[in-house]
Amino acid sequence: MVAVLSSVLGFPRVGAQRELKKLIEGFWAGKVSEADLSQQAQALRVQHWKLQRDRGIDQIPSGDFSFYDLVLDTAYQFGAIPARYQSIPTGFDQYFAMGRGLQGSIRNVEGEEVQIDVPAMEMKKWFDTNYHYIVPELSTNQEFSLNSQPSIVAHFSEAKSLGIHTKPVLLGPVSFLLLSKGADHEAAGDFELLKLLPQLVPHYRTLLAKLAQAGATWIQVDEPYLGLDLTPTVEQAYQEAYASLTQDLPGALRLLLTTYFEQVDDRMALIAQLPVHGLHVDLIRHPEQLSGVLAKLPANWVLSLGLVNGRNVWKTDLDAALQLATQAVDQVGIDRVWMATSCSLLHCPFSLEFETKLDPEIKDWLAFSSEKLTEVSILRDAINQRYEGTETDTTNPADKAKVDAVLSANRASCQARRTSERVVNPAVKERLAKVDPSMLKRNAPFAERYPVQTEKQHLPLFPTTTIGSFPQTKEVRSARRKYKSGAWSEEQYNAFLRQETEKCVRLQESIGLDVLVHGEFERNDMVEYFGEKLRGYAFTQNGWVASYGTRCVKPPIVYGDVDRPQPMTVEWSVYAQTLTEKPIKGMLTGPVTCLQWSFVRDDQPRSVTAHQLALALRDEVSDLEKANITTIQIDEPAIREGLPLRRAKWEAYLDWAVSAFLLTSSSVQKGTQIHTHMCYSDFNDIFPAIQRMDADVITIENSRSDLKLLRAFEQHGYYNASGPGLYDIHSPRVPTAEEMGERLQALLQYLPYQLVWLNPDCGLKTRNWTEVESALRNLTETARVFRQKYANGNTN
Ligand code: MET
Ligand SMILES: [Zn+2]
Repeated sequence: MVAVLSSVLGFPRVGAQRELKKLIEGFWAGKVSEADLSQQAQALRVQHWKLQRDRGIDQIPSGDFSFYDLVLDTAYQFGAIPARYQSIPTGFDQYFAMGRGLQGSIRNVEGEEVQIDVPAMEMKKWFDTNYHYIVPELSTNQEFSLNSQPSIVAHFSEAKSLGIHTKPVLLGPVSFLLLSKGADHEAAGDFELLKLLPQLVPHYRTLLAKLAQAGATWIQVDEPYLGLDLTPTVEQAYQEAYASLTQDLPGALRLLLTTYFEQVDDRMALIAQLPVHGLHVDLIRHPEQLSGVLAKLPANWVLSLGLVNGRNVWKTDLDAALQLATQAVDQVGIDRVWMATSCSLLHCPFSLEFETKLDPEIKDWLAFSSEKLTEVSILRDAINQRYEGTETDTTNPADKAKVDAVLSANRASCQARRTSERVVNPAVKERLAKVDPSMLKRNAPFAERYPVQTEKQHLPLFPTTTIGSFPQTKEVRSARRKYKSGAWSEEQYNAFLRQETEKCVRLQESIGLDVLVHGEFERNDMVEYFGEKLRGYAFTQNGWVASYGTRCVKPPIVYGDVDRPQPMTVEWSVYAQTLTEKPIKGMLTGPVTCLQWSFVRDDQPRSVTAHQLALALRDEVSDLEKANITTIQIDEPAIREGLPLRRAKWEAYLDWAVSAFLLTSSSVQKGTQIHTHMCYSDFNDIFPAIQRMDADVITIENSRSDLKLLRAFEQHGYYNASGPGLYDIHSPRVPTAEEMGERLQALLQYLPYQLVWLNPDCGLKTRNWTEVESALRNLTETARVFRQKYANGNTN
């Protein structure tokens, strides 16, 4: 039978109701036995395979299941286990220790009871998604060995025994090494890591042989790095790795080189030389790459078209997808094209069927993972029917009617979404069109603003502040639950929040901080809180996606033009200000962070959505200022995450990201002090853009690498005020005043002391009150010492 196939690159392993999360966490808590863990995980895999089969998927992935993370699994499978975990016996304990650390007593490999305390391996963002993978640690003389029973082979056989022939998914050797880091200092950089290919690839070969023996045919080899910036070293690594990988390739095997998140049309010269049998391209991110890819696709290769978005929640515009598919089929023939998801569905919630509270109009525009399966198979059927009679005749009239019905329903949904009043708000569009450069600029330069602000807020030298949140205790969370479930009235809940806020303000006063915050007790999450108050945002009940390990997040959905029906935070800041003479700092989440941590519209550029968010937040800034809150922080922790994967695209992104921040922040008087806060990443390479944001004060996380941040300050210079975090809030450890003093002293080599603030490196919501109080008392003590020391400009 000659026909187009349907294919999925990966399925959300966590389950419809986050079953896998609960199972694994139960195992960690000692409530689920190892046997149950294995057995129930298997049941979940089977369920997911059957679901995909029943929805019409031909190429169903296996090997996309993991107990923690697939990159970790790859490292584990090839025996790349860092020395510090090697005393732990092989098995779940060792595996989870690598993912999340292990403290406690275990039986070591010799069978003795020993105390162990090993930290987890490092975690990093999976390309530009919000999923975090475990970073393999490899030494220069790393040796690899293939696990005697690789789970990927076991899973393939497991599915096969049910009569489901799956497509095993492997992380390709080059991307695997490029995702890793050197375990020792000499091994930094891609060059050194790629030197390990000759040691690694033979084990991939053995694995492929085992898969062939088990009966596998197509293997999906993920090489997302193919779309990124390639150095000659990396290109050469690809050539050598794949030449070696396919030496003695078992005759039945076919390799599908799989790319996503970036375009590869400009890489086809390299790709076409690789001895594989097919290529997958992401046509969601880059539909325009199709022509270039087709032009250079080697004869006989299969082309898998990523037409259904694995990273967002919208229904696919099937007509548009079919147009691309037709272009491909016309050129290479029906037997060589697959209809596929753009990437793994890991980044997409499980199913819409559990969303009982979503507005039906909006729900009709969405497709989660399960619904996307149907889209992929409908695309297949529609294409096969189009070519029916020419090369194939596999359809019957009943099926054709069904496909037509689905296509026309899809057309109606897409059309409705384009024109719905819920989506299109002419007032917002008009306002955005009127934004002019004067709205993106403060009315005075920093040098003029800062003294006015210092005077107005009576700020001492080395002002002290915090990043916004104070402990979100059990009581706070339980109060919120009571309110949400209706057990508490709004008045009851607000009274409770006021009480917490007052406690927080009093404590800050007693500690002697200079710029206070209200504590953010009313916020569940720094994006969701704003989303709930803005028009154009929707929320799901069960729209969970994997963040890392067993942790999931539930991003809100921006579906329409965003605007702000009423003030969102003013009441809390104003209330806190009634309690104290000290300045209260208003607290907002910035436009880029709101964008990054939501599912966003695919019907307009991200930059437009960011600017709509910015306009809404600009109004909030104005309202705070009018209400006499004249220190305002606009958090942008996610600004670095939005960076495109290729450097050539960075400037364009940074331009609009900075512009969105400026639109939010620039309307204020010169005496109003704008703070911003960033954390979670190295900001060194975007330093010039951070300067362009022109915040009066930036508080920035640096606890994990003082040195790097200092180098950036040195290299690029920074001319406004800054508060590089003086201690790491992620640890319960209370830092001493001396310790913070040492850190501060080091920073002062690079920063003018008149412009330095003292603060922790992020919000305090995960800490308890005792830790917070002691740490902040030490912080104000550090400030006291340094004020004395620098009173006369003394810099010794
Ligand atoms: C992830 S950044 C957090 C900033 C926020 N204002 C807080 O303190 O929690
Ligand atoms: Zn932070």
